[in-house]
Formats: sequence, structure tokens, C-alpha cells
Amino acid sequence: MGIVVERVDNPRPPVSSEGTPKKLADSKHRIDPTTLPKGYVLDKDGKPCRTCNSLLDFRKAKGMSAAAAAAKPVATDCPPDVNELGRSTWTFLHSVAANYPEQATPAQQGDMKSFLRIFGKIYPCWYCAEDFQKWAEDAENKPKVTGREELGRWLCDAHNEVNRKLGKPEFDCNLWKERWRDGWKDGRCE
Ligand SMILES: Cc1cc2nc3c(=O)[nH]c(=O)nc-3n(C[C@H](O)[C@H](O)[C@H](O)COP(=O)(O)OP(=O)(O)OC[C@H]3O[C@@H](n4cnc5c(N)ncnc54)[C@H](O)[C@@H]3O)c2cc1C
Repeated sequence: MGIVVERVDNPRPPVSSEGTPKKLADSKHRIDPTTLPKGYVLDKDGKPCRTCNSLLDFRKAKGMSAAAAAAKPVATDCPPDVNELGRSTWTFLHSVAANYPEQATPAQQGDMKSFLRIFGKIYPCWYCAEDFQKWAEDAENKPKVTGREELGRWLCDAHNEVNRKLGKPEFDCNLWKERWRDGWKDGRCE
């Protein structure tokens, strides 16, 4: 379980460890969360978690002022923050759905269920993974894997669940295949 530095206006889930902000006096890294930006997420060892935070928060946690953090150029060959990791992962997941068989065999369906179960355990933003797992375990949200259309729509719903959590607009799931397989009807993807 990781730690979220307490903040009321943050869309991230509440801290799941007892008591927060938690002082990590025993940690090798001796991070005092009260010195971190509010809403900053630490990893399971209490270390700064790059894949759980925006680059801006990550920089602020390293002691940069908000202005300096925003002004510093973003290099393209660095480890991903929560947003870059998310964008790349959604691209991968929706592309998998877009190329899934129209009618999957029982073996393919089993593989897909296993993949999604393992994905929910290993996604490198721990609180994202926990929320995804919890959502996908609800009876009404169980992965739908019989074929491409069903999987694509299920993933679209899963993505919309995160969009809602982050206060982003929902995507129209009738358009998932245009976005991720066929390209838009106006031809701009040709
Ligand atoms: C499983 C998972 C859980 C996540 N949980 C969190 C979290 O708890 N907190 C957090 O800060 N970030 C989380 N993220 C990252 C977050 O979802 C975004 O990727 C990140 O905020 C960057 O957003 P973006 O606006 O660039 O677009 P993204 O949300 O990354 O979307 C990329 C593109 O996908 C398309 N799209 C958008 N919605 C849908 C949809 N419903 N169906 C199909 N296509 C769509 C759009 O064209 C969009 O430009 C999570 C990512 C994943 C993969």
C-alpha cells in the first residue's frame, strides 16, 4: 500500500494506510510527507513515485518552486509520469481490443481474462491499479471478452470510469472503433 499526502481538492483516492500524512521516520529515504506537495503520492516503500504523479508534482517534491517546475522544458526521453504512462497504456489497451478477433475462441477469451487480471496487479501506478481492479471486480463491470466489439466497448467504459474520476469529459463509446481501429470518417487519419 502506498501513501497519498492528504489533500481535499485532489481527485485521487483517500489514503489507505492508517493515519495521514504519515511520517516515514523509519524509511531509508526519510521523506517527511508534510514537506511534499499536497496530493503527492508515494510508492509502497515510501519513496517518491514518478509513475503515480504528474511531472509537475514530481519536480515540486524535489524542491522546485511551482514556477520553476512549470518553466523547465520537458525532455522526451525520461521515465514516464502518471499521464504519459496512462496515455501510452490506453493506446496499447485500445489497440489490443481493436485487433482482437471478432469472435474469440474460448482459449483467446481465457488469455484475455488472464491478461486483464494480471494487468490490474502490475500497472505501475499503484492507486490507479487498485481502482481499476476494484472497478473490474464489480459484477456489472467484469471484463467482456467474447469478441472485438464487446472488448472494445468494455475498455471504453473502463477508460470512461477513469475519465469521470479525473473530472474529464466522457468519450462516446459508439466511436471507439473509429478512434482506435478504422480512423475518423473525415479521412484525416489516411
Ligand atoms: C488503468 C488506468 C488507470 C488510470 N488511473 C488513473 C488515476 O487514478 N489517476 C490519474 O491521475 N491517472 C490515471 N490514469 C491515467 C489517465 O487515465 C490518463 O491517461 C492521463 O490523465 C492522461 O490523460 P489524457 O488526457 O492525455 O488522455 P487519456 O485519458 O490518456 O486518453 C488518450 C486518448 O484516448 C481517447 N479516449 C479518451 N477516453 C476514451 C475512452 N473512454 N475510450 C476510448 N478512447 C478514449 C482520447 O482520444 C484520448 O486523447 C490511468 C490510466 C490507466 C491506463
